Amino acid sequence: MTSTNHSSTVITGIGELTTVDPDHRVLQDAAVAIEDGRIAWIGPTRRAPAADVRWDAGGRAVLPGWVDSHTHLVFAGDRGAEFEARMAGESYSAGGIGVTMAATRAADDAELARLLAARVAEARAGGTTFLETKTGYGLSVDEEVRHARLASEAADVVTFLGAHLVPPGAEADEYLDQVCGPMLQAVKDHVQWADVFCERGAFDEDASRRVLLACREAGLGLRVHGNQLGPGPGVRLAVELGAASVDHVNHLEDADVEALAGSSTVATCLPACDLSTRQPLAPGRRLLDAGAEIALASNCNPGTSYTTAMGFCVATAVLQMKLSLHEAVRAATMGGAQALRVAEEVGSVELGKRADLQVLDAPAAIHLAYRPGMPLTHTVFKDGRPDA
Ligand SMILES: N=CN[C@@H](CCC(=O)O)C(=O)O
Ligand SMILES: [Zn+2]
Repeated sequence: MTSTNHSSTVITGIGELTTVDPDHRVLQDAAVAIEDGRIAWIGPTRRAPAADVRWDAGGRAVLPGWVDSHTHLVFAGDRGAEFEARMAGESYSAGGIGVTMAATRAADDAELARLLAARVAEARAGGTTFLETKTGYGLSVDEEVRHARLASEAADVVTFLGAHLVPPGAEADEYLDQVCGPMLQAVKDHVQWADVFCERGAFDEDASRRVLLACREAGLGLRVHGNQLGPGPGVRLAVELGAASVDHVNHLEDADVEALAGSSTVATCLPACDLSTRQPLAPGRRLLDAGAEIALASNCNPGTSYTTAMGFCVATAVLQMKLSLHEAVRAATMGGAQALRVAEEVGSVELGKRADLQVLDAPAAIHLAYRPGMPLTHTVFKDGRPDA
């Protein structure tokens, strides 16, 4: 009989447990009891309660599952040649989105669903237990609604990104009317969030504001792609409109950092994307020092960041963004949960929260950065059940 039939489990022999308790951030030789998919007890192994299933972690480290708050998983096709050209000196531009739009429109529902499921499974195998994904490669009413529907069957939360690019051949004002009108009405029941790519070559400040206000009016929460390729209005706009997050944040002026620090808008750093586009790494250290909340996410997409590896993002944040291991893990768990406004449910090992956990094949979480690139995920628990 497998543990999936049981309603209580206790994980014992945890070599190092990462919690959010400010006084006991890391517990040694710990145990976690789970009832009906939620964390019911945390303490030393020697006091572990009885349960239907006793699962021995064998001295391994346990931490919350990653909360990946920024991905673009609804796509077909491959842009390896574009990436190779970039590594040879070409610069990234928003225009590549049109290439993926064409490939994705050409894929039928079954193919897109298969690709999505494979990407979600890949993320899960790397320790991700809660995942956002976006539309944004459809860029017509019918395609955006199709992508939103497929995304909602695969991801935990979905973001409408009709304002990703004015599709090739379309007229900007007409497209904007469509995004804010029929497209929004058609997708809104499949999504919880709306986003806009506020950047030169995509949508300017006025267009971005218009999209965000229309989406807010339709009942969606807001997020923004901002300050990725150069300084710009994205961060300011996100803060002004009370967006839950502004993502990329590579090119920040002091006023942007101050605005974020005094707000509830989470600054989401995407280090895998920064490396793949040869942008300066987002200033995670500076943002934390200023008092801003940050998240780390994969930004998995075929153009700028073709990876779901949150462990790699955490390692990069430690090795190159100068975050401590604890800060990086927090950003990739609680930070993501705050960016998606689901921190009451997921993002930390806390009583009452969902038992979404990852067991590392390592005695301590620092191995994520100490052994970068190694496949350290041993077992992932989702809602208290271990993946097979
Ligand atoms: N920057 C905007 N959108 C994606 C990239 C999209 C693409 O190039 O396909 C991103 O987050 O990096
Ligand atoms: Zn993105």
